[in-house]
Amino acid sequence: MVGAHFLDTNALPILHQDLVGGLDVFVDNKWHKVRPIPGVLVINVGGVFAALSNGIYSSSLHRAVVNSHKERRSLVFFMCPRADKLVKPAEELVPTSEGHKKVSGFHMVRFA
Ligand SMILES: O=C(O)CCC(=O)C(=O)O
Ligand SMILES: [Fe+2]
Repeated sequence: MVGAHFLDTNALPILHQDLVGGLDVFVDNKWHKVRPIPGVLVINVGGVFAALSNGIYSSSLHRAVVNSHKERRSLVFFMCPRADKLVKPAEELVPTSEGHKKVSGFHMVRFA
């Protein structure tokens, strides 16, 4: 059974999944299994990091798939800027020509 699809909004979510697995990531128009490796954490790119990098990195679509045989557990650590903080790309990553500016600043409250 396929659970929710996620495009994380925060910066760099840190995820630990158990050895049952079930985390998939959508790359090149296909779902790929993220194979669980003992002691290894998965770091996703969230919307805040994508914005800070001015779109050099983009948030990856991922999902959790569960099965009817074995319970699956995952633990995710999210870290978000305060709602009143302006999230915007580092100046040195913003092209000087306005026409090429990809990401404008936003407040986290936009995601609430
Ligand atoms: O359950 C999982 O492994 C994925 C959870 C996740 O990525 C999320 O909650 O944003
Ligand atoms: Fe996620």
